[in-house]
Amino acid sequence: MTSNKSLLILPGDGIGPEAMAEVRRIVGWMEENRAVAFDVDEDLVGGASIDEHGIPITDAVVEKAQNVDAVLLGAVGGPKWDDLDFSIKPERGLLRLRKDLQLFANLRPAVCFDALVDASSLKPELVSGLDIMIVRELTGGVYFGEPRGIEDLGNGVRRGINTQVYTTPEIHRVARVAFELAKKRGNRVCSSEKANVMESGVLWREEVTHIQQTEFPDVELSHMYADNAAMQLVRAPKQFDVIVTDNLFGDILSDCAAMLTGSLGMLPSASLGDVDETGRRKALYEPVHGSAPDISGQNLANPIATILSYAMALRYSFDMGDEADLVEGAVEKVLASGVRTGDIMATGMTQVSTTEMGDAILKELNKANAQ
Ligand SMILES: NC(=O)C1=CN([C@@H]2O[C@H](COP(=O)(O)OP(=O)(O)OC[C@H]3O[C@@H](n4cnc5c(N)ncnc54)[C@H](O)[C@@H]3O)[C@@H](O)[C@H]2O)C=CC1
Ligand SMILES: CC(C)CC(=O)C(=O)O
Ligand SMILES: [Mg+2]
Repeated sequence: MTSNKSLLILPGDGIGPEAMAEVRRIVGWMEENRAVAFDVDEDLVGGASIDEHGIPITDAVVEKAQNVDAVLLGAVGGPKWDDLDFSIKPERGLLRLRKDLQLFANLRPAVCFDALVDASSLKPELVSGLDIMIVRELTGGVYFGEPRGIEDLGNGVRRGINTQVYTTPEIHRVARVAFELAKKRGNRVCSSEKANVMESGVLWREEVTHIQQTEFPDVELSHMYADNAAMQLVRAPKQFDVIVTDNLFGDILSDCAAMLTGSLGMLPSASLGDVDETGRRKALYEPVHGSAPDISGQNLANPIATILSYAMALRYSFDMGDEADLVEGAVEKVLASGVRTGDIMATGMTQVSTTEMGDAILKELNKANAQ
């Protein structure tokens, strides 16, 4: 049995720990059934870390994250911590992880499983067979730009400031990731910004074009303003193959794409850094959704986005494509059998809890492994 695969699990807050409990069972299943051992460590992030340490992530956890093959994160945030100062809010823990590990490329695949075609709010013919990849720039843009803050201008007037800023190397590296991915898929990239009103958008458009012309002339490139892209995603989503966009627009467009697949509870993501001299790339895997305070603590959450994030870790960080296929296949079979959490429930289906969804996926894994 090999045991050189290190995984740091950060369940976080709200439904994060509930969904992550199901992933832990699958990690255990892998060890028992596929002769692979993961060196698993678990720690705190977000509100859970604030409660214990007063800050949303400690230096020790960041250091652990720097040194493992992959980090798997649940979700952070919740009403309990909403009134804290911005610098120590739960979300800052996640932003720090992304920044410190330089996880600049966030891959957010939106794939509509056949069994969920009817769960989408769009007409079946619009989403059937949907497979798009949103590549979101994750360590720059308005979430990190300076200056930022809230100023008191006197006389009861205040001013909120955030700064959208991008440099050419930041645009080039994420564009390269998008073009490389497109080469293995439909060979088309749509770059999205607002070059009509933002200088940073003009730069984005010019630099993505430069990378395409000089390094990827065989990949088709188109440009689309982000507001139009949001509209096109719900009008005719299958026109897209790979979308590359900035941090803020990527955040919004990927939540929008989530509904095409039936639920935010279905969308996984991989956040990747550059390949280092040893051939390793830092990586963090997390669902696209947040901590869902409205349903947390009730065993109602759909754990599939977190489970599929683990499958992405198997594929991208551990070179375990067969095992990733097994997990994705088990999810597909469970959905085809009519087992549903509340968010993807439809008439004639069986509504199950978070734990029961985990049970059903493990059962399918056992069946597939026995074949
Ligand atoms: N990556 C992260 O950790 C993220 C954290 N957040 C944080 O999460 C908290 C809540 O944010 P919201 O805007 O409500 O977004 P959210 O993604 O947590 O929830 C939006 C809606 O989707 C539903 N939903 C989300 N995931 C689900 C799942 N797995 N199964 C079933 N239903 C699911 C929720 O019940 C809710 O109605 C905030 O503190 C926010 O900052 C939000 C987005 C990402
Ligand atoms: C830091 C996160 C809470 C922002 C977000 O919504 C996301 O990255 O999807
Ligand atoms: Mg988001």
